[in-house]
Amino acid sequence: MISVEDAIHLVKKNTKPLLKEAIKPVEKAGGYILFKDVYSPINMPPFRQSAMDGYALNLHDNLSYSLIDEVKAGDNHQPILKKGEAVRIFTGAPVPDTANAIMMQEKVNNDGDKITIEHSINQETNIRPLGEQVKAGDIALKKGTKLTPAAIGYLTSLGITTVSVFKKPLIALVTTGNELVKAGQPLNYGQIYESNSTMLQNALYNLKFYDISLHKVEDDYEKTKSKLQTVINENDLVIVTGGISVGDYDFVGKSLIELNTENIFYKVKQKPGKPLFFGKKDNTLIFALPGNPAAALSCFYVYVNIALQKMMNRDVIELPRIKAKSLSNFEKKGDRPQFLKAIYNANNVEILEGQNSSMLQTFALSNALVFIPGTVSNISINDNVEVILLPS
Ligand SMILES: Nc1nc2c(c(=O)[nH]1)N[C@H]1C(S)=C(S)[C@@H](COP(=O)(O)OP(=O)(O)OC[C@H]3O[C@@H](n4cnc5c(N)ncnc54)[C@H](O)[C@@H]3O)O[C@H]1N2
Ligand code: MOO
Repeated sequence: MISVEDAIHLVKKNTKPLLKEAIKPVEKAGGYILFKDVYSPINMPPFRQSAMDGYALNLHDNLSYSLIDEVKAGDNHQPILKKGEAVRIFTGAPVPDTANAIMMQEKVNNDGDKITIEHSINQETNIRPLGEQVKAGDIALKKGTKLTPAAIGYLTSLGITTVSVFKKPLIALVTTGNELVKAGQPLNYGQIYESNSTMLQNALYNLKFYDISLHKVEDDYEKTKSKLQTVINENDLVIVTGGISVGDYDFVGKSLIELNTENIFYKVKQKPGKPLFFGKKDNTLIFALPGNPAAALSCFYVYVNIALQKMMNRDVIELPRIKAKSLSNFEKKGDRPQFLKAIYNANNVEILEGQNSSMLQTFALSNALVFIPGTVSNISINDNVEVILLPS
């Protein structure tokens, strides 16, 4: 059995960034990182564009102009303005080549076919130059840029529909257990509703991992082995829950040995989540999490999250850890370090009742885990404790 610190170190050491390319539709590329520089196919704006509702002018040394035409957004005609002539124009409309400034309408008196501007203006006032944001053929966004909503909008504004991004891992979630029934179906004696898959799927969605397949396997050695072989071949990351302890019907460990998976660690000195397995086969990482739902989620946040962030080549790979004042007393039994479900608020943290690893009710109320080292046995109110903040 290894320590929490050694287990975290081994996850970091054995996870390599997934430096693979994926082509994504722009609208589905939010949160991804650009794999290559993106070049702009067009000038943006693609024409000299009016920034105001007002009048496009061919400037002369006088404040009055004759009004000859109108151009609104989407029009594609080119009125020809002589010096001293103006056209009515609106925001977003193409500015005629022969106009050299726009006066906003609030500063113009209109007498029908004559207008008078309140003061003189400089050339190119209120005109967005052709290619002001980016010129055709120039780099629009550099490799390594994270695609925020603004970046997605910007690429779309250039007419780009697909982008090359760093691939996110293909993830398989495998739940094991004869007792598991899908929510919505009747529950017979001895059965429980399967909840680890929806819970972990949502934890992954929350971290913006979407390429997830769900698999269910009974407590059967051959079926477990065959399912694990398939998902290991087809995915970058496999997360199994249940069947990893020492019972006669726990077949995950035996199957992983039989499949020649490299065992990086099995069993961590911690509560919950003692029977945690981490291994590797070729380029696929495998976590076998304990079946108890709260243990599975705790291990997901403390260990699987690190592997996910490292696969994405991110700088920050662990959840934030801070110190806070305990609002609770807590007596820890045994010498295993413990991760406790808790509510953190403004430098204070409340350790909740009901820490059993089968209980999701407490986890559902938590926004943090308090980490109690093995050497500490009692927490008193006002003690300073270490808090891991969970993703919101
Ligand atoms: N003799 C020992 N028994 C156990 C030990 C031990 O050291 N010696 N460790 C205990 C600890 S700690 C844990 S945690 C569990 C882990 O066991 P498994 O990983 O083999 O998990 P299962 O036995 O399959 O399930 C445990 C528990 O969780 C429920 N479960 C499983 N999968 C799901 C799911 N997808 N959705 C909802 N609930 C699920 C399952 O019904 C069990 O109640 O082992 C202890 N035993
Ligand atoms: O790890 Mo088990 O999760 O302690 O119940």
